[in-house]
Amino acid sequence: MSNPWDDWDHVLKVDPDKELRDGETFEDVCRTGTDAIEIGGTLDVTAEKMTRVVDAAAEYDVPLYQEPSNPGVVIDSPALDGYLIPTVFNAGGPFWITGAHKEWVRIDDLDWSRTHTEAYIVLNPEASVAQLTEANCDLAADDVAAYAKVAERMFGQEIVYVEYSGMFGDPEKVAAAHDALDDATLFYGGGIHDYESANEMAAHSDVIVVGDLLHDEGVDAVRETVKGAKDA
Ligand SMILES: CC(C)=CCC/C(C)=C/CC/C(C)=C/CC/C(C)=C/COP(=O)(O)OP(=O)(O)O
Ligand SMILES: O=P(O)(O)OC[C@@H](O)CO
Ligand SMILES: [Mg+2]
Repeated sequence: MSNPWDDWDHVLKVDPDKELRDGETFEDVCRTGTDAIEIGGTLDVTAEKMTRVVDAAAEYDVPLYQEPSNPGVVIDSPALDGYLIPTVFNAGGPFWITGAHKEWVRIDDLDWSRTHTEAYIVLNPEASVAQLTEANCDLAADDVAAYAKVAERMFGQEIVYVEYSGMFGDPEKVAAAHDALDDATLFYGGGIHDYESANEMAAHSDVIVVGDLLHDEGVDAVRETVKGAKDA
């Protein structure tokens, strides 16, 4: 079965808790050339902030996915192409692997046809996501490769996400995850800030995810990372 992300090279992650650069609009964001927009962040996200971003991006062509950090921020909007639900394979306990998911399924009526999971391997211990989930980030390349294989082969994950949020990762570990996968799509995110860094990580993964750059530097910088991803 084919999935939309099979054709993606670049995803732009918009954090609803962060501002765009002065003078930039969601129209500009949607016209960066990115293949899809993921809306989410670890800290201080609310359903209201999510709704604001989804509504602002709704009228443009780019696919929109919500990436909720907990069940309370999930919103129901026809503008969303779907939900990308993290599960953190190297979390310190079960809550961020299956516990939050169990609560969500218990309290909500899910639209399963638009709900997909992302098997996160979190590797920057300074990132909010690592601290929140108490992730064990002390992993060698062969550990990362093994988690990727477990995700794909034992848990049927279609997306494996090597997450270095806030720092540029170790290309050797990203490549190890990539080599370990046969069919699953490898997302890489963290510290991509220009053409070169995008081009380098795009060579070791299937899809690169760019986050803070949008909020810190703006849409022109993001456009360079799209070029870097497409050229790889
Ligand atoms: C079951 C449901 C609906 C949700 C649970 C989903 C899980 C397991 C979330 C845990 C991991 C998490 C918080 C993912 C959010 C996406 C993410 C990693 C965003 C990037 O966050 P950072 O860049 O670290 O955070 P800030 O920018 O907010 O500091
Ligand atoms: O913000 P950056 O460091 O670009 O990271 C992107 C994304 O992987 C965060 O979840
Ligand atoms: Mg962030």
